[in-house]
Amino acid sequence: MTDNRIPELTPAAVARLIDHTLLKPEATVADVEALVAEAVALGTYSVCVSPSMLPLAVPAGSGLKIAAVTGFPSGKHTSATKAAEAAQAVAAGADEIDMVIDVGAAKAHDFDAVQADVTSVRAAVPAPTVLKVIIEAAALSDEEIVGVCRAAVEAGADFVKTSTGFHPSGGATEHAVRLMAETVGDRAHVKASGGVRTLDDARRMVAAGATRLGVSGSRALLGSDPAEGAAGY
Ligand SMILES: O=C[C@H](O)COP(=O)(O)O
Repeated sequence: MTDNRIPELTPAAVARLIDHTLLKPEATVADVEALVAEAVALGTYSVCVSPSMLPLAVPAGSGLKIAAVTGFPSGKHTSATKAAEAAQAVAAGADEIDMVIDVGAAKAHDFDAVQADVTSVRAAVPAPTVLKVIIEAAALSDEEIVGVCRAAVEAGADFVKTSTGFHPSGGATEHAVRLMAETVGDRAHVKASGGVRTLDDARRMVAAGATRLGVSGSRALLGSDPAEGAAGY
């Protein structure tokens, strides 16, 4: 059923919010090339890949952005390692960096450590590189979500992002997205990622405050609204 709260979000509009994502360890160069081609065909905002897959050949004039992850998926890397990995990715063509926090620091309520970690990466990849901070929200309490979101914006993050999509606790929820959006206010954006499978999932995340979506199954998602038909996808 189409979400009537946000009827303007057509499949094409949702596509423009998507980081079309391939982060599986077994991804090949051919898989990533296919990801890029599919992203251009679907009209997604970007592709999101592992840094070892860079540089990517993006069709001229497509406008497709390139995002790369750092400290992925555990976040249990040193800040220096995350910063170096991020800088290498930007040198190899990344427009955006999605870094994973040390979730253990968040669980210990050591939000100063989270802020220092993000500050290190931000220093290595200053604007105009877009920095997203993955907080693994499903593993955190509300208090912890608020603490890490505050730390991320203090450190200069452009986005807070719900999930890696690889954590056993799960992915994005409307509750987490809403809490994150309320916490960061107009200082940062929210990316919902992990388990966003249908157009209605996407619309609910946007209604909760997300302005970007991380999705591996973008083709299936964009064709999932019976009211819209196949929508050209
Ligand atoms: O950051 C993006 C996630 O890895 C995508 O998660 P997903 O495979 O559940 O769509």
